[in-house]
Amino acid sequence: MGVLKLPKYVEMAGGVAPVTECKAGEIAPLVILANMRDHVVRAEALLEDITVRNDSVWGVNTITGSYRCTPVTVCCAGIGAGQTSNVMEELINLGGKIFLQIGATGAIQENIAMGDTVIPTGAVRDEGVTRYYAPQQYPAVSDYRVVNALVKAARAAGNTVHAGIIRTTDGFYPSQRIEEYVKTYKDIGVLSVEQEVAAILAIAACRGCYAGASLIVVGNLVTGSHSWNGDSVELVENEYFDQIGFVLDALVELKDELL
Ligand SMILES: O=P(O)(O)O[C@H]1O[C@H](CO)[C@@H](O)[C@H]1O
Ligand SMILES: O=c1cc[nH]c(=O)[nH]1
Repeated sequence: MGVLKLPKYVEMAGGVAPVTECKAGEIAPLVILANMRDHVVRAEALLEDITVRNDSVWGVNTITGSYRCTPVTVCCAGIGAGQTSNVMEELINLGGKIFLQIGATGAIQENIAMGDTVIPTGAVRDEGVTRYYAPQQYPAVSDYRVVNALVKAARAAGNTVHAGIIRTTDGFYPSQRIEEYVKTYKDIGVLSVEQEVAAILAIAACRGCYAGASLIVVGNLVTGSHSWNGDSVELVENEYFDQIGFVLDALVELKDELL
């Protein structure tokens, strides 16, 4: 059987990456990843000198500007580990080095309240894409300096913080909402579930980059409370967005420490 000679990265005319539609010179080493387009729009208000604004046909939105005189990229990949892998690959190829995710999560411990912040130290790789990066025994962990910076910044902003292991799944519905899985992971101390972090942590580590995440608790799968049921909607909406401020602060601190 012959070996196929495939390029590592696909490039369109003008050196444009197909999923993000970004090209060389447009991506800062410091990157915030989000899953809601509104977060990119709202992040614009916190940045100065926006030089890049790309809305790709695949629904990925990217801006690059500066925060505290430091270039920063904010990118919305949409939901899921698979598309997050596509986006991270392109951003790493274009110079991204530290990736901090701002997102939401569903708690599976009773003591974690709506509006609290979860900072993952690691994530159960219960998604499909990272098997192509590393054997299943490979852990998805955050760099300890990234965890420290995020915990410090989140606490300084007045948040109740839980740092620990979370679980990443491909799907939102059956994969997270089967009682026996919730119980299994709850009993071994997993804090919460979401859909991207294991991929972000493992891909960054495999590619010589750094990553971490700050997740706002929007529901609790054990107690049954959820912002979508009308519980704590305002609290969750505000804190969901407010994360951007302290995550930007952590990102700029990490630049001096890691790059
Ligand atoms: O708010 P975000 O970051 O999207 O986080 C969570 O909420 C979305 C729906 O499950 C998934 O993307 C999950 O990871
Ligand atoms: O329950 C939840 C809440 C947010 N995000 C998830 O993936 N699950």
